[in-house]
Amino acid sequence: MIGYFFALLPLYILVYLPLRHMFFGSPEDLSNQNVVTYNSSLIASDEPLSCPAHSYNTFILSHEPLIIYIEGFLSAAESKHLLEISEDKFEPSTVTSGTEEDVSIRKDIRLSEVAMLDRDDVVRCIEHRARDFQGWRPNLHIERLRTQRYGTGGYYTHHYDWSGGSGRTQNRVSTFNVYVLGDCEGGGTQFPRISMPETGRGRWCEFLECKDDEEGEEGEEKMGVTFRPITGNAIFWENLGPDGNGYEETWHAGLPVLSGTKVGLNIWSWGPARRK
Ligand SMILES: O=C(O)CCC(=O)C(=O)O
Ligand SMILES: [Fe+2]
Repeated sequence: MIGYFFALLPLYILVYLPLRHMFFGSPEDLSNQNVVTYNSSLIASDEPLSCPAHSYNTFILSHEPLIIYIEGFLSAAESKHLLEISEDKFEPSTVTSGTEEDVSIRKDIRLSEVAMLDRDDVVRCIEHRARDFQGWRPNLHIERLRTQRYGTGGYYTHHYDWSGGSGRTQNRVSTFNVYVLGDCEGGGTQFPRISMPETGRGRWCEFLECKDDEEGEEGEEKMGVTFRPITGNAIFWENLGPDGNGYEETWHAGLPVLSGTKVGLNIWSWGPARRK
């Protein structure tokens, strides 16, 4: 009996232990199952991956709520790939009042098309990047990635990405609004309740709409920022404060595209509504 044990021990160590996750899922997978049941479009994206090195620059726009501008979040090849895999999947965008049953097309609120992306290696590496960016925050799950295309006249009126309602245990804790294609006039992403940074120095006027004719008094706070849709760049923001309440300052809109095409990529991370 003891002889069998020692004979099988190397098999256990060399074969079973390294491969056990293939059969039973990793501990992380198991802990995710609750979340997957809760909403079937939630996915974990922390499987081991070999992803190309990324090279983006980050600029903090606001600390509370945290808003970070990311230059070069996607490479040119990634943007091109996302456009290609989206092309035959676009469907009219819908809005929801919170429940999965109550989904409708409302062109007065949102005029665009959405494509749910298949999780190929490029997509999985983008999910992975989004998790890394957030410091491997525990219990964070990336919602299935989707692109959103606006033609001339397309828009998305002001809204929050988080859902209200008391007693929510899970919510969209953060958003990456990534510009996959910014081949358009107009179509900026506007946050009317965020104050404009000082633009006298630095690079903000490359990324934000800066109106020269609206120079305020020195030190006067100007409310509202509009991000220009620049291919490959992204805005990251946190939707919830530490107490789990949604930030009212994250109220935002995709302004009308005056001409051309804009394609965005939504990366929403779900997590516990309250941070411990
Ligand atoms: O297209 C934009 O600029 C904003 C998109 C957006 O807010 C959303 O899809 O939730
Ligand atoms: Fe949004």
